[in-house]
Amino acid sequence: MKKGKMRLVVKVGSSSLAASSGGVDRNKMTLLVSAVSALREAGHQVVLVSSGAVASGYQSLGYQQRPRTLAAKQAAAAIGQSLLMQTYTQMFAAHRFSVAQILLTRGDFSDRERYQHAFQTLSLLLDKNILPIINENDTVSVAELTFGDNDMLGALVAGLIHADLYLILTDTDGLYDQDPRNNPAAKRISWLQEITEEVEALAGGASTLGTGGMRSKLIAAKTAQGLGIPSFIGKLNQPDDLLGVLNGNGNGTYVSYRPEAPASTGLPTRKQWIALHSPIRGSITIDGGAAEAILKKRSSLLLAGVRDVAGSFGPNEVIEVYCEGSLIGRGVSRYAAEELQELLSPAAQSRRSGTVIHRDQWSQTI
Ligand SMILES: Nc1ncnc2c1ncn2[C@@H]1O[C@H](COP(=O)(O)OP(=O)(O)O)[C@@H](O)[C@H]1O
Ligand SMILES: N[C@@H](CCC(=O)OP(=O)(O)O)C(=O)O
Repeated sequence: MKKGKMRLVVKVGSSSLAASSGGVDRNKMTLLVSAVSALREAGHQVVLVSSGAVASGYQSLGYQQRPRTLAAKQAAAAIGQSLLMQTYTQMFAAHRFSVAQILLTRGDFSDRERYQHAFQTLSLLLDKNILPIINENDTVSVAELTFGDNDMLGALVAGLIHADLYLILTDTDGLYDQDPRNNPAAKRISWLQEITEEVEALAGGASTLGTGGMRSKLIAAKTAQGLGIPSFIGKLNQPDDLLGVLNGNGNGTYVSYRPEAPASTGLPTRKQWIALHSPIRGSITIDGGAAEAILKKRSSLLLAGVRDVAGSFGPNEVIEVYCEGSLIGRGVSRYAAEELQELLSPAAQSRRSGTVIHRDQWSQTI
């Protein structure tokens, strides 16, 4: 990519795509497509994470409002997703851009191989100047295995492709100190260095079309920050608004974004997978000295600091690491649970040396 050109993930919520009575809203989509095209025309790489499948599809199933049952939502998404893609394909073609559809499930992230394939596909599409449009594969996702909402899916995609900025577009121009839908006196917070529990407590629920509300956007922005990526939460009004966002003039809330600062490369993909996606097979508890060594001095975890082992895991599987009852991170264990148990026994005191988790295979809690 050329100097000064950014890699961006733009997530757009149902409320910014669908009509309030359901179905695709062509005016809203025209604005979004023009704004994304302006970014592309300025030389930036963009991945679009688009919600709106359920909201665009439920009307065709005969529902008056967003359905509640899983089966109805999945059927609505099957209809709405193709309507959305049809509209995107047509509208982006007017700007001479081709699009590609990628539907993901949580399982695609937790399976290391599928995760790598998703990365390769996205990279190739971006190299070829195609605009990837991602949504959750709603028709096959079951409640326990979803991303929660697309705000989180967008954050994980931003991590995967090492984006420079994650833009979350919604129907509200950022985070307010109270839900602005119910409180006309609410004041906007334009900049956040950190998303603390107090900040999270300011956010309320979703609009009638959306799912997670402002809270899920904050949680997603916090995850993105943990992956080394700043965020912006705001509303689109004009086609050149997104270019303004990159310059720091966006109408919304920024999370740790500094336009003048060089883009960080973010957390390495391997560490992201360990921290957020890997299946967990067991856990160990370590003492305070070991916790300090791995968290502050960035050392590897040595056998001498391990106090307890739980679960049944093999060598090279990911385990959780606790200290004084708190989860401090996850890492790939060089030993199986049984071997560790044996090494912790009093009879093995003399053999208690060696590395349990190498620092390159360790990720602290995000
Ligand atoms: N403190 C707050 N600041 C801003 N918006 C808030 C706040 N609390 C709740 N909201 C609500 O969050 C909604 C946006 O979330 P959601 O409906 O999930 O949007 P989307 O469909 O774009 O993902 C807004 O309509 C707004 O009313
Ligand atoms: N995958 C779902 C989106 C769920 C979701 O997170 O919606 P939103 O809160 O509008 O971003 C759909 O396309 O309808």
